[in-house]
Amino acid sequence: MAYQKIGVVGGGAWGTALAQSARRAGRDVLLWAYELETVEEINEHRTNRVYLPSVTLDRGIRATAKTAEMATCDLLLMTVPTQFTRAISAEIGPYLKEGTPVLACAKGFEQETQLFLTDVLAHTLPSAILGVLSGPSFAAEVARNLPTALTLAVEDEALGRELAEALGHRNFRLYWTDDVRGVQIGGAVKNVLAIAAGIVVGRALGDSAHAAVTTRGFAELRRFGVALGGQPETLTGLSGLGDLMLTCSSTKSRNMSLGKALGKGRTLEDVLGTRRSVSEGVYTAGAVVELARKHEVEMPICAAVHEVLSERMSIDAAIESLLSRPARAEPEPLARSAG
Ligand SMILES: NC(=O)c1ccc[n+]([C@@H]2O[C@H](COP(=O)([O-])OP(=O)(O)OC[C@H]3O[C@@H](n4cnc5c(N)ncnc54)[C@H](O)[C@@H]3O)[C@@H](O)[C@H]2O)c1
Ligand SMILES: O=P(O)(O)OC[C@H](O)CO
Repeated sequence: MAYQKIGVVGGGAWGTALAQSARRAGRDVLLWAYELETVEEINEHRTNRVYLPSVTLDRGIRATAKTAEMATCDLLLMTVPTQFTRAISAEIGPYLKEGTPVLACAKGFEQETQLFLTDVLAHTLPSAILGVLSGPSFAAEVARNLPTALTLAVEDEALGRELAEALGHRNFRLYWTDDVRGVQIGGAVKNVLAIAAGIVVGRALGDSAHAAVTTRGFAELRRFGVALGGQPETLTGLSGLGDLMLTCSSTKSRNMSLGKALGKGRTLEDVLGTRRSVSEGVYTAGAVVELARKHEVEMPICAAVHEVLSERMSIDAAIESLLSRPARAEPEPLARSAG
């Protein structure tokens, strides 16, 4: 098998679940974790209690604290949260073999630069073949081997099929595409929209309001995605609409539950202070709003979330701003960016 040794970069919930899944696919797995205690716990006890509790890990998963060792792998899955991806991948870059496939598995845009993750990785891992793995998937469910379907994107479709075959198995179905940008757009924007959906739930605005914010949120995601070069079919696929549906509808989502807590009146600082896990929408909202401004795409829900997270607007004022927008026609043509 060409891609026998899989390197998982990141020992959070997602990296640990992907490591477990890769073992089910029959691959050898080396996992890099940031915290030395996570490395030791995985190697000695086969658990990762902080990030993925209640899961016994396969004996074939070996953990390491040395980033350079990851360059010995045939394929890398980058799972560290988006804002740490540049620093960690830069440590691996000098050692990586020419042409090693590297899949971005985190979701979001780099806060400072508004870059897509594959654009960040193009700087730090110039010798890699870059792609994306994204879609509706809770780590705890993947770790339990519950059926899940995701999208794997690389420009070369033949390689996409090979990688999907190397990582996929009965309960981890991978669909491939060449739309590397489109797949990243869904994963990044849905987290911001899930915060909005959570606020609706926390404020007890009702199921109809929840459906409205999810659907109008999807209209924003689609407009933004097309303006930034994604294919419309990708935006309605697993990595777009699919992940939006999952994340907006379940309190298992960190982003949705964070929005719910805000809606109930807790402060952002208070919610983040009680979590070690990442809620990517908090860090990506500003980049989405800035990219939308540059590309002249109107995204009122994402903008309202950003205002609330930045504490420039109260939740009540944000709700009022959305409800008082002028009525307009539906559906809207895809090419149009205003909305
Ligand atoms: N958890 C899921 O269900 C899931 C599913 C699909 C995609 N993702 C995406 O995967 C990415 C990682 O999420 P997660 O759930 O694995 O994370 P997590 O919330 O479980 O853990 C946080 C991670 O951040 C790491 N970390 C903390 N400080 C760091 C630093 N300074 N440098 C490097 N790493 C540091 C920790 O070691 C840990 O691995 C996110 O972009 C998330 O959106 C998560
Ligand atoms: O818990 P969340 O909100 O980070 O969502 C996890 C995954 O991205 C769902 O596909």
